[in-house]
Amino acid sequence: MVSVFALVVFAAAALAIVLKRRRKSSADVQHLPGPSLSIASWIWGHELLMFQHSATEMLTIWARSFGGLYKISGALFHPDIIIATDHAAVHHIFAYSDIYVKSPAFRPPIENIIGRGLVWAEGEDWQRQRKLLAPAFTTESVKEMTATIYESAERLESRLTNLLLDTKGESNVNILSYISASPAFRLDIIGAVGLSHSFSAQAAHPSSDAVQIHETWTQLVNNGLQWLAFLAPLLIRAFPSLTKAPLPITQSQGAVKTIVKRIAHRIIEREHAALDAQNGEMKQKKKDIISILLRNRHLATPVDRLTDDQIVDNIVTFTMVGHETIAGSAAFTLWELARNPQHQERLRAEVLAHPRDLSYEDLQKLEFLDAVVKEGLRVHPASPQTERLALADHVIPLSTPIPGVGSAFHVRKGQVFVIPFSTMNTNPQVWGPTGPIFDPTRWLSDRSPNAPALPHGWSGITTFCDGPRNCVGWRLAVLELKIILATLVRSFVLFDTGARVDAKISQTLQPVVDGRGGHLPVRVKLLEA
Ligand code: HEM
Repeated sequence: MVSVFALVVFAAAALAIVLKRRRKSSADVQHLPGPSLSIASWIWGHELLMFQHSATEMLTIWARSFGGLYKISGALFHPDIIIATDHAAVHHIFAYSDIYVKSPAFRPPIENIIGRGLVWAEGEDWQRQRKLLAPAFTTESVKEMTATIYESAERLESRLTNLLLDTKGESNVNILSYISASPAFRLDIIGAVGLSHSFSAQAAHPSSDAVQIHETWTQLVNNGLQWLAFLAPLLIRAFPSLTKAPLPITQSQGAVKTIVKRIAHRIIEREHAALDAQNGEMKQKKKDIISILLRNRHLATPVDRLTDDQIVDNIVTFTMVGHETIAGSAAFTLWELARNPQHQERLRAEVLAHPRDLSYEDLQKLEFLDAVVKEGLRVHPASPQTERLALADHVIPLSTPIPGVGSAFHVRKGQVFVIPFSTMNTNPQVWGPTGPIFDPTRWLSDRSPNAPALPHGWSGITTFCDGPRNCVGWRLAVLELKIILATLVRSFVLFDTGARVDAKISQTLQPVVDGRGGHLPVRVKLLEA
């Protein structure tokens, strides 16, 4: 009898604790401010407005009104989604990458497009892949890529020169497509430095690999601007079993992977043949991606070994993420230079004061080039937002206390967060009233931004994310951008065409002109000697 009584008391206490925790944590979400339900669609919540506007535009507008942590209503009756830009909260979410994982709506498209490589993996699988691949991106490894990147940038420069010579020295150019389609820039850099594979034998004749990938990617980007691209992830979030359904959008995502996978298999076969020719001796010291992956296949203990599929998927992953992000960032920065001739001239003067092909170390001394690259990455992050799902109840610290919540926010398991990098990177409370404007001079040593006020992340911007799952390729990205910009402003003058450019999220940040995705027109003129 006593034991039954004790059991009842114990159960009641346990229930009270559970209910208190539930009340406390759900109360925290309830206390969050957010946009009025009157502007939300009954079925699509506030997410429809986000899709209808430019990339992160609505999130930025709401953040200015509701602060660093607010909620929006989710589509298809999904529980409220929290938009986080509070610096301490975001730092915490990224620091605990085992608790806050990529959301289920986010992972199926990643799997469809680039496979189950490092970007897609979670948990121990991710840890193993990251530990294995990180050595390919240390300062030492990236420094060794400098000469190859110069070669690719110079091939890009000569293709553009040839084009302009055919058009009396100047022409309107879709600068994104030009860079993005150019095997000399996109695929050759990642191919040569990472995969020991040349995607183009001759600069003047882009390889069919590169062209095919570009065309399929462009199709994918334009599909991503359609209504179905809004719908598909929301349906998958609500009904995860739809992941494998033959939706047109998921099938078109798979097309890119199929092409790059074919190339990946070719690369592996060729590298194996080379290995056999060396009588099985592995390239012990080489730290490029393919050498690391193949060495792992032969030398690692079974527990550390990646499967053949994981090796192929990582080749696909690096081929795609390694160039789409950089092509977009380079194109948006060149477009900003076209719109801001004073910054363009200052950059050109700095670059022309130095010889071509500077060493890695000397390149770092170009202060204005560094400022231009940072500013392009700040204002136009290639990946403008990310999502995380809480796998457990947790408490998040806040930089700015919220009325009714205080300075610690109780998260419930299952909570979805959206973290808009663009919003954080341009917040006027951090960057001043010119926050959204491209102004590289803000990075110069006489007026650098106030470091403690900046978010966590490379150089105080969130473009490369933060914490253990930050961008593994950021050093390579920054070096490539510096070399591309320095090489192009040396030979060309860029002018604004006056076209109205919108920005949308379709895989990565995409310029849209007259409804056409992947379009960023700039007038380019040969620099007169
Ligand atoms: C301007 C260029 C780039 C930008 C803005 C960028 C941005 C990012 C961001 C925001 C993430 C985190 C995504 C998330 O968790 O939601 C990320 C992850 C990643 N990036 Fe980059 N990236 C760039 C270039 C590169 C390059 C050049 C490579 C490699 C060649 C690369 C490889 C990766 C990989 C593998 C991950 C996943 C890392 C992990 O989860 O451990 N990225 N990148």
